[in-house]
Amino acid sequence: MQSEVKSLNEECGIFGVWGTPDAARLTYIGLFALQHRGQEGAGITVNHDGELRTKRGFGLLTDVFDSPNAVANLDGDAAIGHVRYSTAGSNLLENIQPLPFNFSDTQFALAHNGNLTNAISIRKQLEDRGAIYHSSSDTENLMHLIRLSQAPDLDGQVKEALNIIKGGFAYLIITKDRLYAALDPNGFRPLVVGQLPNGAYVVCSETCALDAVGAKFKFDVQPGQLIKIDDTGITIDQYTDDTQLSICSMEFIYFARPDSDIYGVNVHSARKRMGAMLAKEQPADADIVTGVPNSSLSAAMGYAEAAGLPYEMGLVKNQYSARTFIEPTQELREQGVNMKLSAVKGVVKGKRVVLVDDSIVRGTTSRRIVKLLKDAGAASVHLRIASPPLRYPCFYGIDIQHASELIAANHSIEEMRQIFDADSLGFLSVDSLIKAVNLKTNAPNKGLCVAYFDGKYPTPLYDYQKEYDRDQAQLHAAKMR
Ligand SMILES: O=P(O)(O)OC[C@H]1O[C@H](OP(=O)(O)OP(=O)(O)O)[C@H](O)[C@@H]1O
Ligand SMILES: NC(=O)CC[C@H](N)C(=O)O
Ligand SMILES: [Mg+2]
Repeated sequence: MQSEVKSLNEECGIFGVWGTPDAARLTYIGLFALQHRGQEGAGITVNHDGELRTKRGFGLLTDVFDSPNAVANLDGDAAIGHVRYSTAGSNLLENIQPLPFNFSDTQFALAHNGNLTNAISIRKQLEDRGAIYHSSSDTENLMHLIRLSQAPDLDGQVKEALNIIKGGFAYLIITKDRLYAALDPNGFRPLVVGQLPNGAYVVCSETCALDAVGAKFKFDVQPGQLIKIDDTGITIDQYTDDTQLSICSMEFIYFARPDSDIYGVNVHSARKRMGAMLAKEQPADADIVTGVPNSSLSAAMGYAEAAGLPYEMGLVKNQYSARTFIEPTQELREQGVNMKLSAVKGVVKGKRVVLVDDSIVRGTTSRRIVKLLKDAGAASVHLRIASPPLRYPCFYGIDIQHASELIAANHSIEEMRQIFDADSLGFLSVDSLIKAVNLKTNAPNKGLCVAYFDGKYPTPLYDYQKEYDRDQAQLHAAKMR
């Protein structure tokens, strides 16, 4: 299988719709627009006259639903779907979502984007009391907690369960007669509600999926909200008021699609502003500016515009490099970058190039792209990164859980410059990142989580705290040597 190097593992994408005849087909179209958020597995659960049916499998949406009949067979007027990149529990069929649950009296299915920080301890407690888990995914915990709740009705049970889990979560829950959508108290992950021309409501990770199905944007789900959609319409409730927006800044930097809007901010425009601010903070003596397809193109355009330099296509990406999964070894990762990117000699030969990428994780891409441009005859390569150095892991849904994997956690900027063989290297500051996104909120960091850059996590780390402390101590000891 050909691989694309995904240095930052993406997260998951979720989509749900209630009250329209072709629910599974719409969910397929919506998930297709969210495919960039997860390529390990995909699935759809449909509600057919109150009965839930699930189809899920490994790979891309087009691998799982590989014929027109595969979607047509899922007949029903409500559905939820998921594209997965695992953060907890490995790439096993039982972990691919939606997770279906059949009880003697009812059925549920869950789809989740994010990562729970107390999943291990909840599971331990419940298993000690006799619970039997179906999967090794963190997502499943919510189902057990809903069933164990003593609240008098399902709304109350769901609210009680949501108050026990911690970390990052945008959840969709489908039952025989309703669809719930819930967002964690920090709103780490984006989640939006839209409406189809026939009145049916849609809930999904990004607005690009609303556009894909022809739904009109209604609102961004807010931290701590529980939305219920059923045949009577939509109800907006809070399961907790103890909330503070800190949406993942990597959504704006890299994850989300440029045509999506998050809390009213267009992702492409935010990236352009990051590039423009980078040009002011980290100018370079150069002839042209080029981006690294795909995710840094917006930032490169912003850099070029602000620096008054021509924006050029110095690198091209092979369109056929399939998005599958991150390769496990460094050798395979490097091979992947070689297959994916190549330099346009006629453009870069003899030129002083500003090379803009959106982020550096392990440094595999940077090492390779500087060499590609130099081999193609670039006179000099000034590497500019439209985000701050990634030095701390994330526990809310991005799969970088150890600082040892992050090149910026282990090396100074000058050391990295030497490793990449760049003529100069500069990063965006955290302040400029926050200004570039410019969310309209009074929350700290203007509503952004920037913990990967400054190590200040907006919540306790629960089950991850010990491991995090150990990692940091090891890193510190290695630096002292
Ligand atoms: O330092 P590294 O470990 O190489 O990771 C950083 C690179 O990974 C991401 O791109 P990615 O290849 O995931 O995909 P893209 O085509 O969406 O930019 C990011 O945009 C950087 O280019
Ligand atoms: N990337 C995600 O959002 C993953 C969701 C969930 N934690 C899983 O591993 O399946
Ligand atoms: Mg990239």
